[in-house]
Parts: sequence; C-alpha cells; structure tokens
Amino acid sequence: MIVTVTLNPSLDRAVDVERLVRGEVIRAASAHLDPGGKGVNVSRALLANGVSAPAVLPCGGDEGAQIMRLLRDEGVDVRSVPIVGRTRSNITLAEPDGTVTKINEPGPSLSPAEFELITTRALTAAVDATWVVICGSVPPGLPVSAFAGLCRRVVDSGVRLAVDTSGPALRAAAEAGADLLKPNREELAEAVGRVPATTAEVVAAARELRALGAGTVLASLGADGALLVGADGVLAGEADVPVPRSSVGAGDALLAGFLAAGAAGADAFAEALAWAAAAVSLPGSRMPGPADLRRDLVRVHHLPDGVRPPNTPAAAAPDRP
Ligand SMILES: Nc1ncnc2c1ncn2[C@@H]1O[C@H](COP(=O)(O)OP(=O)(O)OP(=O)(O)O)[C@@H](O)[C@H]1O
Ligand SMILES: O=P(O)(O)OC[C@@]1(O)O[C@H](CO)[C@@H](O)[C@@H]1O
Repeated sequence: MIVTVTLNPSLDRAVDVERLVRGEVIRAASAHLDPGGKGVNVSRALLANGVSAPAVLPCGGDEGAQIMRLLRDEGVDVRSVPIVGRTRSNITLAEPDGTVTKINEPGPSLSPAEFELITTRALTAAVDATWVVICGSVPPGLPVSAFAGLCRRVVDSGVRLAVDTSGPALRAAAEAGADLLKPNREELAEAVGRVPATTAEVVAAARELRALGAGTVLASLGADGALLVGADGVLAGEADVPVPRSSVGAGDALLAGFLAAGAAGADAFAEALAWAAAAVSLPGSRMPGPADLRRDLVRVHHLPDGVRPPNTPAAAAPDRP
C-alpha cells in the first residue's frame, strides 16, 4: 500500500481555450473539474491502475468538501483532516497545442494542531504501507523545520519516503534521508541555485541532492523526458505524445508509475514515462488508467555519467536532455 500526503490540496478547474488574449472575454471550449494536489493525483493515478493508495489531506470550506466528494466518487480512500481554512482552487488554461497556463492560489495556513493531526494520520496509515509519498507545495506559514520533522518521522518509522516538493522543503527532504525525490527542472534549479540546462548539469544537480542524503532522484524534464539518478548510475528516457492535451499532473503520474512498478531500475523508469506520457494526452489533470498507456512509445537509455544519450547526433543542439 502507498500512502500519499498532500499538505496543500486543490480543487482543479481546467478550461480548454482556442487561444489566450489578455483583456478579452474568452469562450472556453470545454471545462474539467478534478480533485487536485500532487499527492492526491498520485493516489488517483495509482488507484486507476489498481494500486491501493490512501490519500491524507487537509480539507476546509466548500472546496474541501467538494474535493472529498470527487475523490470518493473515484473510489479514493480519503483520510481527510478538517481545517479552519478554505481549501484552494487552482485554474488551468489549456490551449490546443498543449500549452498550459496555470494559476495556483496560495492555499490556507495550517495551525500547529492541524499539522500535528495530519502527521498523526499519515504515520498511522504508514504502519501498513510500503511508501509514504509527500507531494506538493508547503502551506503558507508552515516552517521548513516542521516539514523536515514530518519527513524525519516518516523515515524513522521505517517506511520508505518519496517527496515531490520545491524550495527549501525539497532540500530538507533530502537532508531527512528521503528515499526518492521527484523534482522538475525548475525545482532542481531552485534547490542547487543554478539552472541545469544539459543532461550532465541535471545529473550533477541530482547528485547534489543525493549528497545531502536523498536516495534516488527522478528528475522530470517536461517534453525532454526524465532522468533517473541513483546509486547504480543514470538512466534517461522519453516518450512520444502524439496529441498533447495537458501536462498538468504529468509529474504526479510519472512518480505514481515509478512507484507502482517497484521504484527501481529501467523497467520501473519506463513504466513511469508511460504513465506520464498518458497523463499529458488527457485533459485537465485526469490521471491515466491501463487503457491509456502506450508503452511502445517509451525509450530508455543507460547513460554513462552525464554523457550525451547514445543516439544524440554529434551536431545536435546543446546537450539539453
Ligand atoms: N510534451 C510532453 N511530451 C512528452 N512527455 C511529456 C511532455 N510533458 C511532460 N511529459 C512527461 O511528463 C513528465 C513530467 O512532466 P514535468 O517535467 O512537466 O513534471 P512536473 O512539472 O512535475 O508536472 P506537474 O507538476 O504538472 O505534475 C516528464 O518527465 C515527461 O516524461
Ligand atoms: O501548488 P503546488 O502544490 O506546487 O501544485 C498544485 C498543482 O498544480 O499540482 C498538481 C499538478 O501536479 C495540480 O493538481 C495542482 O493544481
């Protein structure tokens, strides 16, 4: 069983628009409403593929009640903690070429008592779990030390910890000994203080997080695919997406697929890429099920430390993964 923790969940409203014109009234072609937040999406993706994945999350206000209803309609085992604040709504504007513009509210602060309840709920669920997955932004006002304490309590409980977050919290998760981190390129850049543009630079940034204490780093790179940086080397991979719809949640699907397939090695990495590519092919933040997966479109390469992928033409553009 895999338990997810989303400290800052969201009600995700996505609209498909022909094109964005500032200052205009834009008629949306279609709209989607999904329960969201990174850990919530990991639970949704796992459940859609037959893996039990209870979701621990704070919920407040009408939006929080709606998220719980939507999750229960999807059959997710919701372990909600009532909070005084109002759960946020996030907006996605998706254009026909797959370009996504996203507006994320900050979300509500958590009181120390609410945070402790979430921690207790997570550690209780962790007793029967193989992984605890803490994903998404840290709520406004939550000290990084509190986040680090949650990570350490999970690690000390003996269950494996995966974290997908950003900023100082990502470094804190590494220092707490998280077994797996899933940063995207921007989150890697923030963590190491420079933009990792090339494969070698992404590998070096991931290895800095490993040197802080993290185990494996699954670095997601948008349309450029992903890198898996661990103790036994580096894998690079990508998957074609014939018709990109929305990349929202693709990183969550990547992480979910990796965990579902055993969270180690080329086969699990390939499965992660298949789930992520399938998510990109779906509207809004819909998570893929078995029928959406196109494993035939996935390519994985073993990389000697940071060298160009074997099939990269010498004259190609700078070695951007
Ligand atoms: N246009 C695309 N074509 C093919 N694969 C894509 C595309 N966009 C994303 N992916 C796949 O999805 C994975 C995750 O994408 P990305 O790096 O944007 O993660 P993310 O920023 O964490 O996403 P989110 O936070 O919305 O979940 C990538 O590693 C890649 O495998
Ligand atoms: O503000 P955060 O927590 O970084 O990201 C929140 C979010 O953008 O992440 C998910 C996609 O990964 C969406 O469901 C949600 O709206």
